[in-house]
Amino acid sequence: MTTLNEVLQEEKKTAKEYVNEVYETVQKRNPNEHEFLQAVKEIFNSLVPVFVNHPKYMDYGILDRIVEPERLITFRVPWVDDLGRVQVNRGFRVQYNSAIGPYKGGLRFHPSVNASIVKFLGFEQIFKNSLTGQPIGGGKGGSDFDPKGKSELEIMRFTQSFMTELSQYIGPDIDVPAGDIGVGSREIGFMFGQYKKIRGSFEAGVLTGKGIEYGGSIARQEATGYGTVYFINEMLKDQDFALKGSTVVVSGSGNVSIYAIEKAIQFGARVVACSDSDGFIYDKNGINLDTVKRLKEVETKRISEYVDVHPDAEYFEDCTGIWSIPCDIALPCATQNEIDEATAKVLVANGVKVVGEGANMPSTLGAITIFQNSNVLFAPAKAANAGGVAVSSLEMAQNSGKTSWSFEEVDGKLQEIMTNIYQNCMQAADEYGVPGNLVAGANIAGFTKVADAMVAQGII
Ligand SMILES: NC(=O)C1=CN([C@@H]2O[C@H](COP(=O)(O)OP(=O)(O)OC[C@H]3O[C@@H](n4cnc5c(N)ncnc54)[C@H](O)[C@@H]3O)[C@@H](O)[C@H]2O)C=CC1
Ligand SMILES: O=C(O)CCC(=O)C(=O)O
Repeated sequence: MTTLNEVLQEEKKTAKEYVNEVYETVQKRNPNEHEFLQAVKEIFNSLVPVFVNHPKYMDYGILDRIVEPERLITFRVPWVDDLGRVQVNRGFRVQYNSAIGPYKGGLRFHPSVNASIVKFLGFEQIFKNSLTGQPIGGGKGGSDFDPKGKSELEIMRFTQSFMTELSQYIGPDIDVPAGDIGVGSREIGFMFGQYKKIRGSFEAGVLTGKGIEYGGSIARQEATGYGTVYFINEMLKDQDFALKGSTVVVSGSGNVSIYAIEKAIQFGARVVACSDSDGFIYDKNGINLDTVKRLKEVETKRISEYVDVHPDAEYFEDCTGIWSIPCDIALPCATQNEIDEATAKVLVANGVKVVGEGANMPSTLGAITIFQNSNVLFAPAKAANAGGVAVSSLEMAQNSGKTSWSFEEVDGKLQEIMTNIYQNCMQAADEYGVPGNLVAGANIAGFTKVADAMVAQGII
C-alpha cells in the first residue's frame, strides 16, 4: 500500500512553494478579510525554514489545517434597549485550534467586530497561547455591539442574550472565553451569572477574568499590561539601556494600557502620554495614573477630562497623533493597525529604541519592517502581551484545584512565564538563523509545539 509520505514525496514541493500555495488558497477562501490575511501573512513569512527542517509538517498538511478554524460560530443576539425597542447584533465565536488544550481567548464588544477581526485574533491566539507553555488552544469571539453610551441595564440585557447562545458551545474543558476590548470584569460577571442559570451548575472554569469573590484570579486584571513590561525588561537585560529613566508613550487607557503604565512607572520610567479613541493627553512631567484610573475605571469618562485636573498637561483631539511625541519606548496598547509605515517612520525619526506591542497586531507589516530595518528592538504582540492569557490559564488551574493563590504567587509565575517566552523566542530565532528577530522567533516557537501536537493526533 502506498503511504501518505510516499504520495507526498512524489509531489516534491519545496517548502516555499508549499507555503505560497497555502497562502493563495487562504486568499481565495477569505476574500476581503484584510486583518485576517495580514495576520496569516505575518506568520507564514516566518515559517518556510521550519518546513525545510521538518518536511513532515508538509506531509501532514499542518499549514492547510492550522489556518482553517475548527469551527466558526455566528449567531443572532436580540435584546431590548431602554426605550423598549428591539435591537439585533451579531455574535461570533471562532474555535480555532484545540491541539494543545481547550479553546481559549477573549470576547470583544466593538462595532468593528466581524469575521475577519475574530479570525485574525483567533489565529494569533493559537501561537500566543502555545508560547505561554500552558495547555490552552486558540479561540476568540465577540460582537459588533457598541457599549459606548449604553446604560448598565442595556449592557446586562445584551450580554445575557449573547451568553444564552454562546453557552451551548463553551465549557471548562471545551472553550473558555475571557475579556478583550469592551469586555471587562462587569461583563464577565453578567455572562457568568447567565451561564450558571442556564446550566444550573457552578462551573468556575468556564470563563476567566472573573471577580475575585467568585473564582477569579488575583492579578488577572494587571497581567497583560504587567506582562508586556516584564517582557520589555527582559529584552533590555541584553542592552545598555533600561526602563529606569526612559520616556515612555502608551496608547489607549483601557485594561492593558493602565497596567502597562503602572508597571513602567514602578520600573522607574516616565510615562508622558496615553489616549482613548477620541484623542491623547501629553503630560511632560509624567502622567498621573490615579487620575487616569479614576476617569477610566471608575467614572468611564473621556481622557480629555484629564487636563481639567492637571492644567499643565495638554489634550489633542487626534488619537494617532500620540506617536508624534518623542519617546524611548513605545507601547501600543489600544487596537490593531494603530501604527502604520508613516507613523513608524515618525517614531524612528524621533529616536524610539523599543516598541512593545501590548495590543493585538497594532503595527502593520510595513511598520514592522521599518522598525526591524532601523534596529529598533521590537517585541511582537503574541509574545509581549501573552501574560494576560497566561494568567487566565492560571485562573483555570486555581478553579480546577478549588484553590486561590496570593498576588505574589501569581505575579511570580507571570514573571517566570514572560522570561521563558522571551528566551524561547530568542532561541528559536537563533536556531533558524535570524538571531534577535523576535517576530520570527515567536512565530516559529509558537508554531512548532502546536504542529507537533497536530502530527501526534493524526489528520483530524
Ligand atoms: N485585556 C486583555 O487581557 C488583553 C487585551 N489584548 C489587546 O489589547 C488591546 C486593548 O485591549 P483592552 O485594554 O483589554 O481593551 P479596553 O476596552 O479595556 O481598552 C481599549 C482602549 O483602547 C482605546 N482605543 C480604542 N480604539 C482606539 C484608537 N483607535 N486609538 C486610541 N485608543 C483607542 C479605548 O478608548 C480604550 O481606552 C486590544 O488589542 C486587545 O485585543 C491583548 C491581550 C490580552
Ligand atoms: O485571557 C484570555 O483568555 C484572553 C486573552 C486575550 O484575548 C488575548 O490574549 O488577546
